[in-house]
Amino acid sequence: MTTFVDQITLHLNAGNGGDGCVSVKREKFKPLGGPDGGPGGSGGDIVLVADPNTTTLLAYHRSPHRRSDNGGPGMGDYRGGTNGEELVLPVPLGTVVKTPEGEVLVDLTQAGDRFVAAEGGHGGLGNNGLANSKRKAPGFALLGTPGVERDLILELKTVADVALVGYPSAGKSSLIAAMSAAKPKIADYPFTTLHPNLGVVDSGNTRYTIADVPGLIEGASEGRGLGLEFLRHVERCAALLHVLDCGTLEPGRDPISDLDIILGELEAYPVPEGQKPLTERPQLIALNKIDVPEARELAEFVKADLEERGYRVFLISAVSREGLTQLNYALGELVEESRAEVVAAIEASPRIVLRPKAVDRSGFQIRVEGGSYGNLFRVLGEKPWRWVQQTDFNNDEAVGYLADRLHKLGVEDGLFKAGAVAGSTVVIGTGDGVVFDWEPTMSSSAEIATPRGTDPRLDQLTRPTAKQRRADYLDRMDAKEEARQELRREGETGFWDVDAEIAEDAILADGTVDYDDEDADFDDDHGVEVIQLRGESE
Ligand SMILES: Nc1nc2c(ncn2[C@@H]2O[C@H](COP(=O)(O)OP(=O)(O)OP(=O)(O)O)[C@@H](O)[C@H]2O)c(=O)[nH]1
Ligand SMILES: [Mg+2]
Repeated sequence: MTTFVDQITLHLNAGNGGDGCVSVKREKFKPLGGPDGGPGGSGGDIVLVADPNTTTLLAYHRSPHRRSDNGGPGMGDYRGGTNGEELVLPVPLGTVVKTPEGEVLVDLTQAGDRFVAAEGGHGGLGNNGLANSKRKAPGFALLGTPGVERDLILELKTVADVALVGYPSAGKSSLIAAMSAAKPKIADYPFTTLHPNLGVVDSGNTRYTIADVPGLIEGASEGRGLGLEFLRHVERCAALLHVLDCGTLEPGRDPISDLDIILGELEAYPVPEGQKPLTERPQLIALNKIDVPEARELAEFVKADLEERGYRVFLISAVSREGLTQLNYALGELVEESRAEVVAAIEASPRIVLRPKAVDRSGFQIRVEGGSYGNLFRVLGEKPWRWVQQTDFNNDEAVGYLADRLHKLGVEDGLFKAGAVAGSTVVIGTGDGVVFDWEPTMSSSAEIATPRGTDPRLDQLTRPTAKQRRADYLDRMDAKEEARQELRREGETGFWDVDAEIAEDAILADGTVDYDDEDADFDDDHGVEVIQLRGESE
């Protein structure tokens, strides 16, 4: 018997985004040709795809750690990094994907259904992508964000055509062994079967699968015995075969009351939305163990009663194989009918596209957490967290850019409102996150005056227009003229050598004189500093 793995934990690690590149274009005669660092590539996603050719989760049981490619780093000359390749993991139809906490994320039931199980990281922008009219040459780039790292539970509910249901030791495992090549454990104590066994049966042109699942007892739908485990497997079967034990010597048990108890449990089991309640699925009854004379008598006795209730009833023996051919034939017919029904239903219903649950990517939250060192302000949100991950904290420009982004989103305002003051501890992200001592650098409402991320080298290249230069020149000349006249007036009072002209360089733009100017000559003749003549045309 092949191992039947029906629940595994996957450890996924999607590829990281590549870092953006910082680069300045260099050409002959154009040493500072502008920022040309390209963006990093995105990390590969990890995608689960429902594949009819995959029948078990065994491959993931053996190697549960899966990782997709990282994105490549950006490069100079505007070249982007390579994107990491998507990793496709084929899973059997009927695979249910859950979080470790048990939340069902998706149910992959139709061939080709895709589910992005772990998203690759974003590539960071290069300095070319970060440049704008105000920030001409960013000296930084964004880092790639890490790919999603998560554990997922994959559960394969037995997808068999027929489920064998019945009390422990009714002979379910014996029956699947007699009808198929499956070799389940058989013993005369209850709960011999702990895991479902699948068997493949041929009936004429029809091939179908039967699942032998653990025995069911009263209270199974509340989890008694292996109840819920059992019913979870039955959930995916199209038809049910009740195996009733006619040879039991246990007091208080007979085929009719066994059936009623089992029907009660099936009734009480909550099937997921969109699925038929278990008791509404096609059902047949097999009265087992008729090789024992007392059992045959009992079986013949209850047969009419059961038929009166609308069931097709078969007297069988898993040991002597009596009645198995007719049972097999009837099951084959039933399976054909239900398959036709399913095909019709699929054709009638529009194809459902499965997407991961949308995350709110827009805003942020501030949570105030008390602690032994005073309040801690935690900033939660997809954007702030991604931005922090994109920041190279060794680069002041990059840190400044982060501060601007947070400010624009309103995080600073939020922190003010939450009661944060200079020096408060601010954590961005969950858990350890990234910790800051908060410095509210910008007033809470003022627009950011000068964008950060400017390269002083490129600033020199931003020349004033001719008109501006002319206006500046005239301003300067006016100021100089005024200063000259002032000195002349003072010279007339005897302090100054009237002919002395003030060294050009010593007159400051605002018209005052800079006595510390090294180029200017000072004369001590009158006991005061006198500025010696220096021709303007010199
Ligand atoms: N005489 C006789 N004994 C049978 C027949 N079918 C099964 N048995 C016996 O009944 C006992 C239980 O059989 P299993 O096939 O293990 O029963 P089960 O329903 O799978 O039981 P669980 O797995 O515990 O739920 C075994 O000792 C079998 O040999 C039958 O047709 N005739
Ligand atoms: Mg069994």
